[in-house]
Amino acid sequence: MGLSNIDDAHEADYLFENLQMLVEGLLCVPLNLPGMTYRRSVQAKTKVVQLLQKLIAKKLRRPATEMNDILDGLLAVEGGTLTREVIIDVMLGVTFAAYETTARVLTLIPKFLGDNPHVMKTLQDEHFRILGERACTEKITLTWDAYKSMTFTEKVVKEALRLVNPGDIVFREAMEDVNVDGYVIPKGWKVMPCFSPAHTDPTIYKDPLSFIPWRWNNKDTNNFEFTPFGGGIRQCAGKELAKLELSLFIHHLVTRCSWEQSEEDAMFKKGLPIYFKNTRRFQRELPPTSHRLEDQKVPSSLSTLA
Ligand code: HEM
Repeated sequence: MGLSNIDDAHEADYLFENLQMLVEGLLCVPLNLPGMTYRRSVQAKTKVVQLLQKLIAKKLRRPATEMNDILDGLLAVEGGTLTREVIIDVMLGVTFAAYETTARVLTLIPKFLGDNPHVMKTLQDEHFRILGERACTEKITLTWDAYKSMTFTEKVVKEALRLVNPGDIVFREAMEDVNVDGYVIPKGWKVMPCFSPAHTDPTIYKDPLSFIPWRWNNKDTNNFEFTPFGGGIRQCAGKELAKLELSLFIHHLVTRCSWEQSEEDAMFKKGLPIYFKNTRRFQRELPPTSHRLEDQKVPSSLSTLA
């Protein structure tokens, strides 16, 4: 079930453009003056809200027979505390929270798999086993049990989340004085925990910039060393959906596609809106490319990694 089925490609583009603008305004100088990012972001939010209102009006004109998306679900229970204003607010919040997070991991998974053929091979073994002999002749519908049996895929998803960190920061307020390694965060202070340093800490993850799904064999994740979806009562409400989407994407990718990297170096945006192409010095460090296949005597030895 999607957030809200938008059939019209122009509306989808319009929503995407304005969401991008809205997000840019979240980390900028909050000056609502002409030409400032913040002002454009506020204007973009108004446009997104207007589009949601238009979608709602369109949906209400149709007979309410099917539940196609989250917006349908919210409209079906409208009334009481769930006012139209609240529905739009929830849609805005969920759209923002789901925006680019899953997509960013999906984008980098082909890179990780292309660089690590032994991971690709192990994934293909798992997914062709799930498809079984019917794979060549029948269209297979994946079941919940099939999803639950994707044990290696689960580790690939964790490893991708560890390295991509699409939701890297969260915001909290100290409810009391908190002592962190001798530094006191006074009650009432706002804090912004950032996860990627923990996710690439060599004392926790050996060879942290390498893509090694086997490191998750028997690894305890019931702690704050791995928090791609945040933590506590405000942790990501869509985390199970995101993991499902990522696993299904991997399933179709490894059973239907083959690919190779077309350029030696990728392009990455760094801080300012400037792109550096083919310039190693400015590139963001990614896990090393191509472990050669003949070097991959991995699974058993890697299972001992932290
Ligand atoms: C790989 C994909 C995703 C990642 C890494 C991710 C990560 C996060 C993080 C770090 C937070 C903040 C948690 C905190 O404050 O402790 C969050 C919040 C949230 N996410 Fe996600 N998210 C993903 C996908 C999604 C999807 C697909 C949805 C919904 C369809 C979603 C809905 C939400 C919502 C509603 C919140 C706010 C929860 C609250 O404040 O109570 N997320 N997410």
